[in-house]
Amino acid sequence: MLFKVEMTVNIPSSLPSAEVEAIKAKEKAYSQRLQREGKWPHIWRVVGQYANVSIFDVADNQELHDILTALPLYPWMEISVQPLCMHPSSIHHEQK
Ligand SMILES: O=C(O)CC1=CCC(=O)O1
Repeated sequence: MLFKVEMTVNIPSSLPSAEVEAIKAKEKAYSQRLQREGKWPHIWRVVGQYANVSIFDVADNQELHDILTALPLYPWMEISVQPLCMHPSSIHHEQK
């Protein structure tokens, strides 16, 4: 199942910078592992915002929920999720 996920990060200025850097490093490693596994095929920065738009390719709602709630930055994120399905004009799913 494909999902579009938008994540906006709001880290409070009260969090010590060393802690923030450690969390960001964990976030990067976690994200890159899921990208290599094919579960997180796209991640794009939203220009001018501390936000991303991502595509997830997972088995079901529960798997996406588990992935998102395990994000190291999850406590400081606003997340919106939209399920996707095939567009009838897509050339990537054409029947021959
Ligand atoms: O920087 C972000 O958009 C938050 C984030 C999600 C995965 C990652 O590596 O950073």
